[in-house]
Amino acid sequence: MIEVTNLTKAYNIGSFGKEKFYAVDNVSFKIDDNQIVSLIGESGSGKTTIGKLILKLIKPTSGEILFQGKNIKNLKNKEYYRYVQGVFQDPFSSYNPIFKINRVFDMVREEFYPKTDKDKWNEKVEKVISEVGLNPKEILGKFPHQLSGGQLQRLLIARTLLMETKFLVADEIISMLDASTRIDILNILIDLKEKGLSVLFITHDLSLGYYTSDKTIILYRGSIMEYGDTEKVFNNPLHPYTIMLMNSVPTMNKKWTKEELIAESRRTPPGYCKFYDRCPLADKECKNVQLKKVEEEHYVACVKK
Ligand SMILES: Nc1ncnc2c1ncn2[C@@H]1O[C@H](COP(=O)(O)OP(=O)(O)OP(=O)(O)O)[C@@H](O)[C@H]1O
Repeated sequence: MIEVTNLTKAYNIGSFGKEKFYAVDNVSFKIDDNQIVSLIGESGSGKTTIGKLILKLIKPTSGEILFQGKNIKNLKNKEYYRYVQGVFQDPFSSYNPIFKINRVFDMVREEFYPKTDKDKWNEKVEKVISEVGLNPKEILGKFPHQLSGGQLQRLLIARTLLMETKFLVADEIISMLDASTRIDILNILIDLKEKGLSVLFITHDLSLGYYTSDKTIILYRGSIMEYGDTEKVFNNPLHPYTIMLMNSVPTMNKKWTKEELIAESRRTPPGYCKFYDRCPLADKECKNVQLKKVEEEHYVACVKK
């Protein structure tokens, strides 16, 4: 479905942009059909950047992304967005407050399916709204401010179902919702997976990742530390960073300042593991680390394992 190879996104930072900051650094992974993959990491680890790269919202510095075997840079946006869609953290920002909810669905018809008969389209809209557990009669005709965050988020998922969406980037989609609504939305994703959808589930919350996903990627400072079957990564964490995360859940929500970013980019000696300065096992061997297979469907980037 989606294959990411040696993906890198570097930004120029520092005075006169002379220094480079690697938001995503040589990342490779694969997401198969009918699979939910969690991308878990602290704030600033590069999760959203990977999501944006897959959604073609920004361009990679190097590396490539294939969708169904085709390099996405060669696919026209209109063609690509029929199949690959994103839903983000703040549902309110995705709606124009002066238009009724219906507008979001009408725009999909105008943009992607202008030849579809209006009545047929409206039937389809009602069907997808029901599929995400809402009553179309209660929802359609309302303005965004008349609905809850959870309802708006469900409608954004419904919107993706109007298209032939095969792959969804779900970036912190439940972090603004209350606890009971959260589980409902996760269950919708799991249901949709059963019907054929694949999802990159971006979160800084380990428990949400565990609940939702088949595979887990642990990201630290733009690089993958551990990757594999969710059960294996959670029940047998091997990378010192994953172990630390599971034990303590450190500053997952911290927002970095520009100065901290510059300090971050200088923190590890070139060639050394990104986790070097925090790792209890670090020593001079921790150089040129590659992801290596430790068991079936379980990979770790640590020379000590
Ligand atoms: N345009 C930019 N210029 C410079 N640095 C950037 C730019 N966009 C993102 N970054 C930096 O890249 C890093 C990765 O950002 P990203 O938003 O992908 O992190 P994240 O893991 O999604 O964090 P969060 O959980 O807070 O959303 C951050 O340190 C961020 O400050």
